[in-house]
Amino acid sequence: MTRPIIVFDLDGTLVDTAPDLLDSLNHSLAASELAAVDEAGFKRFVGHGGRVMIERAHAAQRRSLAVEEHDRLLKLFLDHYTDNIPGKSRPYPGVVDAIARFEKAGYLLAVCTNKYEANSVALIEALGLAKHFAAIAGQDTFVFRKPDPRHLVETIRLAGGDPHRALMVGDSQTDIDTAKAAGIPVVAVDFGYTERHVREFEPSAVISHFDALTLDLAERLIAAAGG
Ligand SMILES: O=C(O)COP(=O)(O)O
Ligand SMILES: [Mg+2]
Repeated sequence: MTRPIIVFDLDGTLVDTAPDLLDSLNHSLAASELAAVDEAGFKRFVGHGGRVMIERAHAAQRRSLAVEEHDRLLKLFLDHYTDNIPGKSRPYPGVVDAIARFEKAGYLLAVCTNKYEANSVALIEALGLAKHFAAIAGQDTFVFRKPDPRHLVETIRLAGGDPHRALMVGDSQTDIDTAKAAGIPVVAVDFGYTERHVREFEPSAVISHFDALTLDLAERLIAAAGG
């Protein structure tokens, strides 16, 4: 039988990237003379990658954004972010132990994120975690991205897994919607980047620490989904 797989979201789930994303966002917005975004704004704008984050920051300040300017600001954002990896970003408490636990139990592990693939790989490598993941798929790895369920399903295939024996772990409505649309159970962490509490999006389970992502929970959720 194919090994079961756990697919993790990256920003706000595996790694607390908020300080660095916010720094890079504000670095790019300053070039457009926009007011800096604070943490509350960040939670509203994050989730669909840098381009959308810049667009939402402009909309919130009622500023129009021409395509060329959008491209210019995205490049500033990405260059700043790339140059600073890993910056202050660190895995959340319990992540390293959870990875070890599931690896030991024979699970495949993968990452499905709306960050760009290059930045995702660079960050995960800089944190010394790359060897654990059979696949790292970003928003530009395929021609579709979360909440399109194919992003998740194709990440699982890329990792050599089976979508029928899979579990997603994420921090946002986007992750929960993606997993549900793919028919895959989803555990939501409640410490990530979301304006509304993840419970409202009705994930299969909610955890407040990675220690609560037990083998027993993963097995139960995968079995309940028919895997
Ligand atoms: O960077 C973003 O906007 C979202 O990234 P995530 O999908 O890893 O949460
Ligand atoms: Mg996230």
